[in-house]
Amino acid sequence: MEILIERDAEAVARSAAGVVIDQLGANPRTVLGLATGSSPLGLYQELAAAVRDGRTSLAGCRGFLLDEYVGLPAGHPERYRTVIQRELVDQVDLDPDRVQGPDGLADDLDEAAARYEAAIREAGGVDLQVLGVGANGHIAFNEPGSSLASRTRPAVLTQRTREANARFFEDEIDAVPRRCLTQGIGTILEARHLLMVVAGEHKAEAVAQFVEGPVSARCPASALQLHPRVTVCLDEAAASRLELGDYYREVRAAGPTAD
Ligand SMILES: O=P(O)(O)OC[C@H]1O[C@](O)(CO)[C@@H](O)[C@@H]1O
Repeated sequence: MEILIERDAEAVARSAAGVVIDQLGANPRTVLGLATGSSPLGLYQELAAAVRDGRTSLAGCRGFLLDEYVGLPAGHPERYRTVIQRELVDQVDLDPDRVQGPDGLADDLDEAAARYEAAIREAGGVDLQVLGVGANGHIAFNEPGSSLASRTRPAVLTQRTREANARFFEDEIDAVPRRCLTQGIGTILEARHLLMVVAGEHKAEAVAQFVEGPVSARCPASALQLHPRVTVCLDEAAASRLELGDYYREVRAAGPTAD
């Protein structure tokens, strides 16, 4: 893993945007994997500024969401397809018809999950996957206990995740759906490059676990240790419980590494 420790959340957003912009420079037809939640918002704002300044373009890209709540009606402000439209697609030159997420309104959720996997495959797979991590170590909506080989499927949210996400639902826990469709951990690991963005002290334990802890279903994000190309952008607060923080700083100062 490449670990980039930045001063604060703004620097994390700039650093992560640099990774995306480099990828778009190398391949303007990049297939982007898009996370929602609060973690990538700064990154998306940086990308919007870069598009406005003519420093990058997402016009040739396709986008695939990581996950979706089950049952939120089309146009609901917290439906992830709506969130990504508002926070990214409307701010950049990405064609909305080239962005899709799992269908959380499908009658047959298993079939919708299989269809979504097929769509990602047909697009040639994800080139660069943006990720955030939950305080309990979840990636996408793969909660602790998820198989590290899991595929896109219907899943059940933990009480902890629903409580964390209640802030998006006017603090009404009962308004947060209990079920979701999520890319599996095995699906996510097929992306060619994973870009994890994390800020804040409340994520420090999850970061220590997924970067330095055992690879375990207890911490779904620890599966990233098995991937050959992962960039983790952290602020100082999120990095504060890493035992090897100084080493990661030394490695970065030494230049590009394959670790
Ligand atoms: O970024 P947040 O809002 O803390 O959420 C953590 C992660 O949980 C999810 O919201 C679950 O989809 C991710 O998209 C996100 O990165």
